[in-house]
Amino acid sequence: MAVQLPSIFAERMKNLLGDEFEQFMKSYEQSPHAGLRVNTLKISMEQFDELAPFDMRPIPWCGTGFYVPHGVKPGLHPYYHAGLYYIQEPSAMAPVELLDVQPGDHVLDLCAAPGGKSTQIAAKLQGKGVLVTNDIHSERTKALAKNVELYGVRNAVVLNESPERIAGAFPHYFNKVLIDAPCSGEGMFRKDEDMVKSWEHHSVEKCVLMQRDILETAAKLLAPGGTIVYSTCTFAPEENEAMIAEFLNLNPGFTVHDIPETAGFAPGRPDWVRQMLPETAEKTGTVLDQTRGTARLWPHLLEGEGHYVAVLQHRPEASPERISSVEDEKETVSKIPEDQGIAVTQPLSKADRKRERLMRTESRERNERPARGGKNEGKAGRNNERDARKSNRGKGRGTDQVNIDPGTVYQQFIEEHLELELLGETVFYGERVYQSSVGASRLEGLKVIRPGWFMGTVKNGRFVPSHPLACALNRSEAKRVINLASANGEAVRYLKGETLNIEEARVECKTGVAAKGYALVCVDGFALGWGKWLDGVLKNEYPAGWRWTSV
Ligand SMILES: C[S@@+](CC[C@H](N)C(=O)[O-])C[C@H]1O[C@@H](n2cnc3c(N)ncnc32)[C@H](O)[C@@H]1O
Repeated sequence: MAVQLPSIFAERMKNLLGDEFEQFMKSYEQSPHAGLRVNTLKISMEQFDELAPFDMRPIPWCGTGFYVPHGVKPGLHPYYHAGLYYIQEPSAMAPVELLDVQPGDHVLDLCAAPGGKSTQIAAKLQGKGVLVTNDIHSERTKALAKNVELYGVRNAVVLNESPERIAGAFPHYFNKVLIDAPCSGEGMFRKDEDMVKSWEHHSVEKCVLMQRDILETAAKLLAPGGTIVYSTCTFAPEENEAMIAEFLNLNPGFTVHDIPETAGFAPGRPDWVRQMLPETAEKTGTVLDQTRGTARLWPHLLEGEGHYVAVLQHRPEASPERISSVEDEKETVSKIPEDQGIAVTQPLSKADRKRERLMRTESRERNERPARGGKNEGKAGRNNERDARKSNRGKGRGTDQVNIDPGTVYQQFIEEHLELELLGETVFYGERVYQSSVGASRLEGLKVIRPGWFMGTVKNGRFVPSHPLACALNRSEAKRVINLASANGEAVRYLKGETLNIEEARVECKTGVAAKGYALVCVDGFALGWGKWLDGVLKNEYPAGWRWTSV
Protein backbone atom coordinates (compact mmCIF):
# COMPACT_ATOMS: atom_id res chain seq x y z
CA MET A 1 0.00 0.00 0.00
CA ALA A 2 1.35 3.42 -0.96
CA VAL A 3 0.16 5.39 2.08
CA GLN A 4 0.74 4.33 5.69
CA LEU A 5 -2.57 5.17 7.37
CA PRO A 6 -2.84 5.85 11.13
CA SER A 7 -3.94 2.60 12.75
CA ILE A 8 -6.71 4.24 14.83
CA PHE A 9 -8.14 5.73 11.64
CA ALA A 10 -7.98 2.42 9.76
CA GLU A 11 -9.61 0.59 12.67
CA ARG A 12 -12.48 3.09 12.86
CA MET A 13 -13.09 2.96 9.10
CA LYS A 14 -13.11 -0.83 9.18
CA ASN A 15 -15.81 -0.78 11.86
CA LEU A 16 -17.88 1.73 9.97
CA LEU A 17 -17.48 0.53 6.41
CA GLY A 18 -17.74 -3.24 7.03
CA ASP A 19 -17.72 -5.03 3.65
CA GLU A 20 -16.82 -1.82 1.83
CA PHE A 21 -13.61 -1.40 3.81
CA GLU A 22 -11.45 -3.49 1.46
CA GLN A 23 -12.51 -1.44 -1.55
CA PHE A 24 -11.85 1.76 0.43
CA MET A 25 -8.33 0.59 1.33
CA LYS A 26 -7.60 -0.38 -2.29
CA SER A 27 -8.22 3.24 -3.32
CA TYR A 28 -5.07 4.21 -1.40
CA GLU A 29 -3.02 2.13 -3.86
CA GLN A 30 -4.00 4.49 -6.68
CA SER A 31 -2.54 7.91 -7.41
CA PRO A 32 -4.57 10.93 -6.33
CA HIS A 33 -6.74 12.63 -8.93
CA ALA A 34 -5.74 16.06 -10.17
CA GLY A 35 -8.18 18.58 -11.56
CA LEU A 36 -8.55 22.09 -12.85
CA ARG A 37 -11.51 24.42 -13.01
CA VAL A 38 -11.96 26.85 -15.88
CA ASN A 39 -12.23 30.48 -14.80
CA THR A 40 -15.32 31.66 -16.63
CA LEU A 41 -14.68 35.24 -15.45
CA LYS A 42 -11.96 35.30 -18.10
CA ILE A 43 -12.76 32.67 -20.70
CA SER A 44 -15.93 30.95 -21.89
CA MET A 45 -16.14 27.17 -21.87
CA GLU A 46 -16.31 27.22 -25.68
CA GLN A 47 -13.13 29.29 -25.97
CA PHE A 48 -11.36 27.06 -23.44
CA ASP A 49 -12.42 23.98 -25.36
CA GLU A 50 -10.64 25.39 -28.42
CA LEU A 51 -7.52 26.56 -26.60
CA ALA A 52 -7.10 23.84 -23.91
CA PRO A 53 -3.43 22.87 -23.94
CA PHE A 54 -3.98 19.43 -22.34
CA ASP A 55 -6.21 16.40 -22.94
CA MET A 56 -8.82 16.43 -20.22
CA ARG A 57 -11.97 14.63 -19.09
CA PRO A 58 -14.99 16.39 -17.53
CA ILE A 59 -15.66 16.08 -13.80
CA PRO A 60 -19.28 14.87 -13.51
CA TRP A 61 -20.35 17.19 -10.65
CA CYS A 62 -18.76 20.43 -11.85
CA GLY A 63 -19.60 21.86 -15.27
CA THR A 64 -16.34 23.85 -15.41
CA GLY A 65 -14.09 21.14 -13.92
CA PHE A 66 -11.78 18.68 -15.68
CA TYR A 67 -9.52 15.82 -14.68
CA VAL A 68 -5.93 16.48 -15.64
CA PRO A 69 -3.93 13.41 -16.74
CA HIS A 70 -1.11 12.24 -14.47
CA GLY A 71 2.18 13.86 -15.36
CA VAL A 72 0.63 17.03 -16.81
CA LYS A 73 1.63 20.18 -14.91
CA PRO A 74 -1.01 22.84 -15.60
CA GLY A 75 0.85 25.33 -13.38
CA LEU A 76 3.63 25.44 -15.98
CA HIS A 77 1.66 27.09 -18.75
CA PRO A 78 1.20 30.83 -19.40
CA TYR A 79 -2.57 30.29 -19.23
CA TYR A 80 -2.19 29.51 -15.53
CA HIS A 81 -0.51 32.91 -15.09
CA ALA A 82 -3.36 34.50 -17.03
CA GLY A 83 -5.74 33.01 -14.43
CA LEU A 84 -7.63 30.99 -17.03
CA TYR A 85 -7.99 28.04 -14.64
CA TYR A 86 -7.55 27.10 -10.99
CA ILE A 87 -5.86 23.84 -10.05
CA GLN A 88 -8.18 22.08 -7.61
CA GLU A 89 -8.77 18.62 -6.23
CA PRO A 90 -11.92 17.32 -8.01
CA SER A 91 -14.09 16.48 -4.98
CA ALA A 92 -13.33 19.95 -3.52
CA MET A 93 -15.35 21.39 -6.44
CA ALA A 94 -18.61 19.89 -5.11
CA PRO A 95 -19.51 22.28 -2.21
CA VAL A 96 -19.74 25.45 -4.32
CA GLU A 97 -21.75 23.62 -7.00
CA LEU A 98 -24.21 22.71 -4.24
CA LEU A 99 -24.31 26.27 -2.85
CA ASP A 100 -26.05 27.23 -6.11
CA VAL A 101 -24.57 30.74 -6.32
CA GLN A 102 -26.37 33.13 -8.69
CA PRO A 103 -25.16 36.48 -10.08
CA GLY A 104 -26.17 39.20 -7.61
CA ASP A 105 -25.98 37.02 -4.49
CA HIS A 106 -24.28 38.17 -1.30
CA VAL A 107 -21.87 35.32 -0.57
CA LEU A 108 -19.57 34.74 2.38
CA ASP A 109 -16.73 32.21 2.23
CA LEU A 110 -15.81 32.02 5.91
CA CYS A 111 -12.80 29.65 5.86
CA ALA A 112 -11.45 30.52 2.47
CA ALA A 113 -7.66 30.32 2.15
CA PRO A 114 -6.05 29.63 -0.26
CA GLY A 115 -9.16 30.50 -2.26
CA GLY A 116 -10.12 27.49 -4.39
CA LYS A 117 -13.77 27.75 -3.50
CA SER A 118 -13.79 31.56 -3.45
CA THR A 119 -12.59 31.71 -7.04
CA GLN A 120 -15.31 29.20 -7.95
CA ILE A 121 -17.94 31.36 -6.21
CA ALA A 122 -16.61 34.48 -7.97
CA ALA A 123 -16.97 32.82 -11.37
CA LYS A 124 -20.58 32.02 -10.58
CA LEU A 125 -21.29 35.60 -9.47
CA GLN A 126 -19.93 36.90 -12.81
CA GLY A 127 -18.99 40.23 -11.18
CA LYS A 128 -22.53 40.85 -9.86
CA GLY A 129 -23.28 40.89 -6.13
CA VAL A 130 -20.77 40.59 -3.31
CA LEU A 131 -18.17 38.04 -2.26
CA VAL A 132 -16.68 38.42 1.21
CA THR A 133 -13.86 35.95 1.58
CA ASN A 134 -12.16 35.38 4.92
CA ASP A 135 -9.59 33.33 6.73
CA ILE A 136 -8.61 33.58 10.37
CA HIS A 137 -4.91 32.90 9.69
CA SER A 138 -3.21 36.04 8.45
CA GLU A 139 -0.38 34.20 6.69
CA ARG A 140 -2.89 32.21 4.67
CA THR A 141 -4.78 35.33 3.57
CA LYS A 142 -1.75 36.30 1.43
CA ALA A 143 -2.36 33.33 -0.87
CA LEU A 144 -6.08 33.99 -0.70
CA ALA A 145 -5.71 37.62 -1.82
CA LYS A 146 -3.27 36.64 -4.55
CA ASN A 147 -5.61 34.02 -5.96
CA VAL A 148 -8.61 36.35 -5.86
CA GLU A 149 -6.52 38.90 -7.79
CA LEU A 150 -5.00 36.47 -10.29
CA TYR A 151 -8.47 35.16 -11.09
CA GLY A 152 -9.67 38.66 -11.92
CA VAL A 153 -12.33 38.98 -9.22
CA ARG A 154 -13.70 42.53 -9.08
CA ASN A 155 -16.39 42.25 -6.42
CA ALA A 156 -14.52 40.57 -3.54
CA VAL A 157 -13.55 41.84 -0.10
CA VAL A 158 -10.77 39.85 1.61
CA LEU A 159 -10.84 39.74 5.41
CA ASN A 160 -8.63 38.27 8.12
CA GLU A 161 -11.15 37.98 10.91
CA SER A 162 -12.94 35.74 13.35
CA PRO A 163 -16.43 34.73 12.24
CA GLU A 164 -17.84 36.46 15.35
CA ARG A 165 -16.43 39.83 14.39
CA ILE A 166 -17.68 39.47 10.82
CA ALA A 167 -21.13 38.74 12.23
CA GLY A 168 -20.92 42.05 14.13
CA ALA A 169 -20.34 43.96 10.89
CA PHE A 170 -22.57 41.92 8.56
CA PRO A 171 -25.56 40.67 10.61
CA HIS A 172 -27.91 38.58 8.41
CA TYR A 173 -26.33 40.11 5.31
CA PHE A 174 -25.49 37.04 3.21
CA ASN A 175 -27.96 34.86 1.37
CA LYS A 176 -25.27 32.20 0.78
CA VAL A 177 -22.58 31.18 3.28
CA LEU A 178 -19.90 28.59 2.67
CA ILE A 179 -18.12 26.93 5.59
CA ASP A 180 -15.30 24.81 4.22
CA ALA A 181 -14.39 23.93 7.74
CA PRO A 182 -10.95 23.34 9.22
CA CYS A 183 -11.00 19.56 9.73
CA SER A 184 -8.88 16.53 10.51
CA GLY A 185 -8.27 16.12 6.75
CA GLU A 186 -8.69 12.36 6.43
CA GLY A 187 -9.63 12.81 2.78
CA MET A 188 -6.20 14.29 2.08
CA PHE A 189 -4.11 11.27 3.15
CA ARG A 190 -3.55 10.03 -0.41
CA LYS A 191 -2.74 13.45 -1.83
CA ASP A 192 -0.53 14.76 0.93
CA GLU A 193 1.35 12.39 3.24
CA ASP A 194 2.04 15.24 5.66
CA MET A 195 -1.67 15.12 6.47
CA VAL A 196 -1.13 11.64 7.91
CA LYS A 197 1.55 13.07 10.21
CA SER A 198 -0.51 16.09 11.29
CA TRP A 199 -3.71 14.05 11.78
CA GLU A 200 -2.98 13.42 15.46
CA HIS A 201 -2.20 17.09 16.14
CA HIS A 202 -5.42 18.26 14.47
CA SER A 203 -7.41 15.68 16.34
CA VAL A 204 -11.06 15.16 15.56
CA GLU A 205 -11.98 16.53 19.03
CA LYS A 206 -10.16 19.83 18.47
CA CYS A 207 -11.71 20.26 15.04
CA VAL A 208 -15.20 19.59 16.39
CA LEU A 209 -14.89 22.52 18.81
CA MET A 210 -13.86 24.91 16.02
CA GLN A 211 -16.52 23.65 13.64
CA ARG A 212 -19.31 24.02 16.21
CA ASP A 213 -18.39 27.68 16.84
CA ILE A 214 -18.07 28.51 13.14
CA LEU A 215 -21.42 26.92 12.24
CA GLU A 216 -23.23 28.65 15.07
CA THR A 217 -21.85 32.03 14.01
CA ALA A 218 -22.75 31.41 10.36
CA ALA A 219 -26.42 31.39 11.38
CA LYS A 220 -26.01 35.00 12.59
CA LEU A 221 -24.55 36.01 9.23
CA LEU A 222 -27.24 34.42 7.10
CA ALA A 223 -30.20 36.35 5.74
CA PRO A 224 -33.66 34.82 6.22
CA GLY A 225 -34.30 32.09 3.68
CA GLY A 226 -30.58 31.81 2.93
CA THR A 227 -28.40 28.74 2.45
CA ILE A 228 -25.35 27.51 4.34
CA VAL A 229 -23.15 24.87 2.76
CA TYR A 230 -20.95 23.10 5.28
CA SER A 231 -18.13 20.93 3.96
CA THR A 232 -15.10 19.03 5.21
CA CYS A 233 -12.48 16.83 3.61
CA THR A 234 -12.68 14.25 6.37
CA PHE A 235 -14.59 11.01 6.97
CA ALA A 236 -15.09 11.32 10.77
CA PRO A 237 -18.83 11.27 11.65
CA GLU A 238 -18.14 13.63 14.60
CA GLU A 239 -17.13 16.37 12.15
CA ASN A 240 -19.87 15.56 9.65
CA GLU A 241 -23.32 14.10 10.39
CA ALA A 242 -23.02 14.62 14.18
CA MET A 243 -22.01 18.27 13.67
CA ILE A 244 -24.97 18.89 11.36
CA ALA A 245 -27.44 17.09 13.65
CA GLU A 246 -26.31 19.20 16.61
CA PHE A 247 -26.71 22.36 14.55
CA LEU A 248 -30.21 21.41 13.39
CA ASN A 249 -31.17 20.58 16.95
CA LEU A 250 -30.13 24.03 18.17
CA ASN A 251 -31.44 25.90 15.11
CA PRO A 252 -34.93 24.64 14.26
CA GLY A 253 -35.28 27.27 11.50
CA PHE A 254 -32.98 25.14 9.32
CA THR A 255 -33.54 21.93 7.42
CA VAL A 256 -31.24 19.76 5.33
CA HIS A 257 -31.76 20.24 1.63
CA ASP A 258 -31.31 16.73 0.22
CA ILE A 259 -28.40 16.25 -2.16
CA PRO A 260 -29.28 13.88 -5.03
CA GLU A 261 -27.34 10.62 -5.07
CA THR A 262 -25.93 11.19 -8.54
CA ALA A 263 -22.40 11.33 -9.92
CA GLY A 264 -21.21 8.80 -7.33
CA PHE A 265 -22.28 10.89 -4.30
CA ALA A 266 -23.19 8.58 -1.39
CA PRO A 267 -25.74 9.52 1.30
CA GLY A 268 -24.84 10.77 4.79
CA ARG A 269 -24.68 8.16 7.55
CA PRO A 270 -26.88 8.96 10.59
CA ASP A 271 -26.54 5.29 11.53
CA TRP A 272 -22.82 5.86 12.17
CA VAL A 273 -23.66 8.59 14.69
CA ARG A 274 -25.97 6.12 16.48
CA GLN A 275 -23.22 3.50 16.39
CA MET A 276 -20.31 5.71 17.51
CA LEU A 277 -21.90 8.59 19.39
CA PRO A 278 -25.05 7.35 21.15
CA GLU A 279 -25.28 10.47 23.35
CA THR A 280 -25.37 12.79 20.34
CA ALA A 281 -27.89 10.51 18.66
CA GLU A 282 -30.14 10.64 21.72
CA LYS A 283 -29.79 14.41 22.12
CA THR A 284 -30.56 15.16 18.48
CA GLY A 285 -33.43 12.64 18.14
CA THR A 286 -35.26 12.66 14.82
CA VAL A 287 -33.35 15.59 13.27
CA LEU A 288 -30.38 13.26 12.98
CA ASP A 289 -32.24 11.36 10.25
CA GLN A 290 -32.15 14.46 8.06
CA THR A 291 -28.39 13.99 7.68
CA ARG A 292 -29.08 11.13 5.31
CA GLY A 293 -29.70 13.91 2.78
CA THR A 294 -26.12 15.15 3.11
CA ALA A 295 -23.45 13.75 0.80
CA ARG A 296 -20.27 11.76 1.20
CA LEU A 297 -17.77 11.68 -1.64
CA TRP A 298 -15.67 8.53 -1.27
CA PRO A 299 -12.35 7.83 -2.99
CA HIS A 300 -13.49 4.25 -3.76
CA LEU A 301 -16.83 5.31 -5.28
CA LEU A 302 -15.81 8.23 -7.47
CA GLU A 303 -12.67 9.86 -8.87
CA GLY A 304 -11.77 12.26 -6.09
CA GLU A 305 -10.03 12.31 -2.72
CA GLY A 306 -13.13 12.54 -0.55
CA HIS A 307 -15.39 15.20 0.90
CA TYR A 308 -18.49 15.67 3.01
CA VAL A 309 -21.14 18.25 2.09
CA ALA A 310 -24.33 19.40 3.84
CA VAL A 311 -26.74 21.97 2.40
CA LEU A 312 -28.60 23.75 5.21
CA GLN A 313 -31.66 25.68 4.15
CA HIS A 314 -33.13 28.39 6.34
CA ARG A 315 -36.91 28.67 6.23
CA PRO A 316 -37.73 32.36 5.62
CA GLU A 317 -40.81 32.23 7.85
CA ALA A 318 -38.54 31.22 10.75
CA SER A 319 -37.36 34.82 11.21
CA PRO A 320 -39.06 38.17 10.67
CA GLU A 321 -35.86 39.90 9.50
CA ARG A 322 -35.70 40.86 5.86
CA ILE A 323 -32.77 40.26 3.55
CA SER A 324 -30.49 43.27 3.24
CA SER A 325 -30.21 44.15 -0.40
CA VAL A 326 -27.66 45.73 -2.69
CA GLU A 327 -29.91 48.83 -2.68
CA ASP A 328 -29.41 49.12 1.12
CA GLU A 329 -25.67 49.05 0.52
CA LYS A 330 -25.84 52.00 -1.86
CA GLU A 331 -27.48 54.07 0.87
CA THR A 332 -24.59 53.39 3.26
CA VAL A 333 -22.01 54.66 0.81
CA SER A 334 -22.33 58.31 1.73
CA LYS A 335 -22.23 57.68 5.48
CA ILE A 336 -18.52 57.12 6.03
CA PRO A 337 -17.37 58.88 9.20
CA GLU A 338 -14.56 61.22 8.22
CA ASP A 339 -12.34 60.49 11.16
CA GLN A 340 -12.48 56.70 11.23
CA GLY A 341 -10.18 54.61 9.08
CA ILE A 342 -10.64 50.93 8.41
CA ALA A 343 -8.18 48.74 10.28
CA VAL A 344 -5.83 47.86 7.47
CA THR A 345 -3.14 45.24 7.95
CA GLN A 346 -0.42 47.61 6.76
CA PRO A 347 -0.15 50.44 9.31
CA LEU A 348 -0.60 53.90 7.82
CA SER A 349 1.81 56.70 8.57
CA LYS A 350 0.48 59.94 10.11
CA ALA A 351 0.82 61.66 6.73
CA ASP A 352 -1.00 58.79 5.04
CA ARG A 353 -3.82 59.03 7.55
CA LYS A 354 -4.23 62.74 6.93
CA ARG A 355 -4.21 62.14 3.20
CA GLU A 356 -6.68 59.31 3.56
CA ARG A 357 -9.13 61.53 5.49
CA LEU A 358 -8.87 64.13 2.78
CA MET A 359 -9.35 61.62 0.00
CA ARG A 360 -12.28 59.93 1.64
CA THR A 361 -14.03 63.21 2.17
CA GLU A 362 -13.48 63.98 -1.48
CA SER A 363 -14.58 60.51 -2.47
CA ARG A 364 -17.71 60.89 -0.39
CA GLU A 365 -18.46 64.26 -1.92
CA ARG A 366 -18.08 62.74 -5.36
CA ASN A 367 -20.48 60.00 -4.42
CA GLU A 368 -22.99 62.49 -3.08
CA ARG A 369 -23.06 64.45 -6.32
CA PRO A 370 -25.77 63.32 -8.71
CA ALA A 371 -24.30 60.64 -11.01
CA ARG A 372 -24.23 61.46 -14.69
CA GLY A 373 -27.16 59.55 -16.13
CA GLY A 374 -27.66 58.13 -12.60
CA LYS A 375 -25.50 55.14 -13.47
CA ASN A 376 -23.25 54.56 -10.48
CA GLU A 377 -21.23 56.17 -7.75
CA GLY A 378 -17.89 55.58 -9.43
CA LYS A 379 -18.78 57.82 -12.33
CA ALA A 380 -20.44 60.50 -10.23
CA GLY A 381 -19.07 63.98 -10.53
CA ARG A 382 -17.08 63.28 -13.66
CA ASN A 383 -18.06 66.59 -15.26
CA ASN A 384 -16.52 68.50 -12.38
CA GLU A 385 -13.40 66.36 -12.56
CA ARG A 386 -13.11 67.00 -16.26
CA ASP A 387 -13.35 70.73 -15.60
CA ALA A 388 -10.60 70.39 -13.00
CA ARG A 389 -8.44 68.52 -15.47
CA LYS A 390 -8.98 71.13 -18.17
CA SER A 391 -7.73 73.84 -15.88
CA ASN A 392 -4.61 71.76 -15.16
CA ARG A 393 -3.79 70.87 -18.75
CA GLY A 394 -0.41 72.04 -19.98
CA LYS A 395 0.89 72.70 -16.49
CA GLY A 396 3.41 69.86 -16.63
CA ARG A 397 4.24 67.67 -13.64
CA GLY A 398 5.27 70.34 -11.19
CA THR A 399 3.66 71.24 -7.87
CA ASP A 400 0.29 71.93 -9.51
CA GLN A 401 0.11 68.40 -10.82
CA VAL A 402 0.94 66.99 -7.37
CA ASN A 403 -1.86 69.07 -5.86
CA ILE A 404 -4.62 67.73 -8.14
CA ASP A 405 -7.32 65.79 -6.34
CA PRO A 406 -6.16 62.12 -6.32
CA GLY A 407 -9.66 61.08 -7.34
CA THR A 408 -9.27 63.19 -10.47
CA VAL A 409 -5.89 61.66 -11.25
CA TYR A 410 -7.43 58.22 -10.90
CA GLN A 411 -10.45 59.02 -13.07
CA GLN A 412 -8.18 60.59 -15.67
CA PHE A 413 -6.09 57.42 -15.95
CA ILE A 414 -9.18 55.25 -16.26
CA GLU A 415 -10.64 57.44 -18.99
CA GLU A 416 -7.39 57.66 -20.94
CA HIS A 417 -6.47 53.98 -20.75
CA LEU A 418 -9.63 51.95 -20.31
CA GLU A 419 -13.20 51.55 -21.46
CA LEU A 420 -14.49 50.51 -18.10
CA GLU A 421 -17.60 51.14 -16.06
CA LEU A 422 -16.52 51.52 -12.44
CA LEU A 423 -18.92 49.74 -10.12
CA GLY A 424 -19.20 50.07 -6.35
CA GLU A 425 -17.60 52.68 -4.13
CA THR A 426 -14.19 54.22 -4.73
CA VAL A 427 -12.21 53.79 -1.51
CA PHE A 428 -8.80 55.31 -0.75
CA TYR A 429 -6.35 53.83 1.75
CA GLY A 430 -3.45 56.20 1.86
CA GLU A 431 -2.12 56.09 -1.68
CA ARG A 432 -4.03 52.96 -2.65
CA VAL A 433 -7.30 53.09 -4.59
CA TYR A 434 -9.95 50.35 -4.55
CA GLN A 435 -13.40 49.79 -6.01
CA SER A 436 -15.40 48.18 -3.24
CA SER A 437 -18.62 46.22 -3.63
CA VAL A 438 -19.57 46.68 0.04
CA GLY A 439 -18.30 50.21 0.71
CA ALA A 440 -15.94 51.44 3.40
CA SER A 441 -18.35 52.08 6.25
CA ARG A 442 -19.29 48.45 6.73
CA LEU A 443 -15.64 47.45 7.00
CA GLU A 444 -14.74 49.85 9.78
CA GLY A 445 -12.89 48.18 12.62
CA LEU A 446 -12.30 44.92 10.73
CA LYS A 447 -8.94 43.52 9.65
CA VAL A 448 -9.25 44.12 5.95
CA ILE A 449 -6.75 42.59 3.56
CA ARG A 450 -8.48 43.97 0.46
CA PRO A 451 -11.54 46.24 0.71
CA GLY A 452 -12.25 45.60 -2.95
CA TRP A 453 -10.63 45.47 -6.38
CA PHE A 454 -7.20 47.07 -6.02
CA MET A 455 -6.93 49.58 -8.87
CA GLY A 456 -3.58 51.27 -8.25
CA THR A 457 -1.80 53.99 -6.30
CA VAL A 458 -1.75 57.76 -6.59
CA LYS A 459 1.83 58.95 -6.08
CA ASN A 460 3.12 62.46 -6.67
CA GLY A 461 0.09 63.37 -8.73
CA ARG A 462 0.30 60.28 -10.95
CA PHE A 463 -1.81 57.15 -10.98
CA VAL A 464 0.16 53.89 -11.18
CA PRO A 465 -2.14 51.03 -12.20
CA SER A 466 -1.95 47.87 -10.10
CA HIS A 467 -1.31 44.35 -11.30
CA PRO A 468 -4.74 43.18 -10.01
CA LEU A 469 -6.34 45.87 -12.19
CA ALA A 470 -4.68 44.33 -15.25
CA CYS A 471 -5.54 40.78 -14.16
CA ALA A 472 -9.26 41.51 -14.10
CA LEU A 473 -9.43 43.30 -17.46
CA ASN A 474 -10.73 41.87 -20.68
CA ARG A 475 -8.72 42.71 -23.76
CA SER A 476 -11.57 44.85 -25.13
CA GLU A 477 -11.55 47.07 -22.02
CA ALA A 478 -7.98 48.34 -22.61
CA LYS A 479 -7.30 51.13 -25.07
CA ARG A 480 -3.76 49.86 -25.74
CA VAL A 481 -3.00 46.12 -25.98
CA ILE A 482 0.09 44.10 -26.82
CA ASN A 483 -0.70 40.49 -27.51
CA LEU A 484 1.96 37.80 -27.05
CA ALA A 485 1.74 34.22 -28.24
CA SER A 486 1.92 31.27 -25.88
CA ALA A 487 3.47 29.13 -28.61
CA ASN A 488 6.74 30.98 -29.28
CA GLY A 489 8.01 31.59 -25.75
CA GLU A 490 7.41 35.34 -25.84
CA ALA A 491 4.74 35.19 -23.11
CA VAL A 492 7.06 33.20 -20.83
CA ARG A 493 9.81 35.78 -21.36
CA TYR A 494 7.36 38.49 -20.30
CA LEU A 495 6.36 36.43 -17.26
CA LYS A 496 10.04 36.09 -16.33
CA GLY A 497 10.28 39.88 -16.22
CA GLU A 498 12.29 40.42 -19.44
CA THR A 499 12.14 43.61 -21.48
CA LEU A 500 10.79 42.80 -24.96
CA ASN A 501 11.32 44.44 -28.32
CA ILE A 502 7.89 45.02 -29.83
CA GLU A 503 7.50 46.89 -33.09
CA GLU A 504 4.92 49.68 -33.19
CA ALA A 505 2.62 47.81 -35.57
CA ARG A 506 2.02 45.26 -32.81
CA VAL A 507 0.60 47.82 -30.37
CA GLU A 508 -3.16 47.58 -30.82
CA CYS A 509 -4.65 51.01 -30.09
CA LYS A 510 -8.25 52.18 -30.00
CA THR A 511 -9.09 55.11 -32.28
CA GLY A 512 -7.24 58.28 -31.32
CA VAL A 513 -4.88 56.52 -28.89
CA ALA A 514 -1.10 56.74 -29.46
CA ALA A 515 1.17 53.69 -29.15
CA LYS A 516 3.28 55.17 -26.37
CA GLY A 517 2.29 54.42 -22.77
CA TYR A 518 0.75 51.75 -20.56
CA ALA A 519 -0.42 48.70 -22.52
CA LEU A 520 -2.31 45.65 -21.33
CA VAL A 521 -0.05 42.70 -22.11
CA CYS A 522 -1.99 39.58 -23.09
CA VAL A 523 -1.23 35.98 -23.95
CA ASP A 524 -3.35 34.72 -26.85
CA GLY A 525 -5.78 37.55 -26.02
CA PHE A 526 -5.97 37.08 -22.21
CA ALA A 527 -4.56 39.64 -19.78
CA LEU A 528 -1.25 38.90 -18.06
CA GLY A 529 -0.20 42.33 -16.72
CA TRP A 530 1.03 45.79 -17.66
CA GLY A 531 3.89 46.96 -19.82
CA LYS A 532 4.98 50.43 -20.88
CA TRP A 533 5.67 50.77 -24.59
CA LEU A 534 8.07 53.37 -25.98
CA ASP A 535 10.00 53.41 -29.28
CA GLY A 536 9.87 49.67 -29.97
CA VAL A 537 10.62 48.59 -26.39
CA LEU A 538 8.13 47.11 -23.93
CA LYS A 539 9.20 47.92 -20.38
CA ASN A 540 8.05 45.04 -18.22
CA GLU A 541 5.70 45.94 -15.34
CA TYR A 542 5.01 42.35 -14.25
CA PRO A 543 5.46 42.28 -10.44
CA ALA A 544 8.71 40.67 -9.29
CA GLY A 545 6.95 38.55 -6.67
CA TRP A 546 4.67 36.95 -9.29
CA ARG A 547 7.35 36.05 -11.83
CA TRP A 548 7.69 32.73 -13.62
CA THR A 549 10.55 30.99 -11.83
CA SER A 550 10.68 27.56 -13.52
CA VAL A 551 13.12 27.06 -16.38
C1 LIG B 1 -10.15 23.46 4.47
S1 LIG B 1 -9.29 24.94 4.60
C2 LIG B 1 -10.08 25.97 3.43
C3 LIG B 1 -9.78 25.69 1.99
C4 LIG B 1 -10.44 26.69 1.08
N1 LIG B 1 -11.87 26.75 1.29
C5 LIG B 1 -10.17 26.43 -0.38
O1 LIG B 1 -11.06 25.91 -1.08
O2 LIG B 1 -9.10 26.80 -0.88
C6 LIG B 1 -9.87 25.59 6.11
C7 LIG B 1 -9.41 26.99 6.42
O3 LIG B 1 -10.09 27.43 7.59
C8 LIG B 1 -9.27 28.36 8.24
N2 LIG B 1 -9.80 28.51 9.62
C9 LIG B 1 -9.54 27.78 10.71
N3 LIG B 1 -10.27 28.21 11.76
C10 LIG B 1 -11.02 29.24 11.31
C11 LIG B 1 -11.97 30.11 11.91
N4 LIG B 1 -12.32 29.99 13.19
N5 LIG B 1 -12.52 31.07 11.16
C12 LIG B 1 -12.18 31.22 9.85
N6 LIG B 1 -11.29 30.42 9.23
C13 LIG B 1 -10.72 29.45 9.95
C14 LIG B 1 -7.89 27.77 8.12
O4 LIG B 1 -6.89 28.75 8.25
C15 LIG B 1 -7.93 27.16 6.72
O5 LIG B 1 -7.35 28.01 5.78
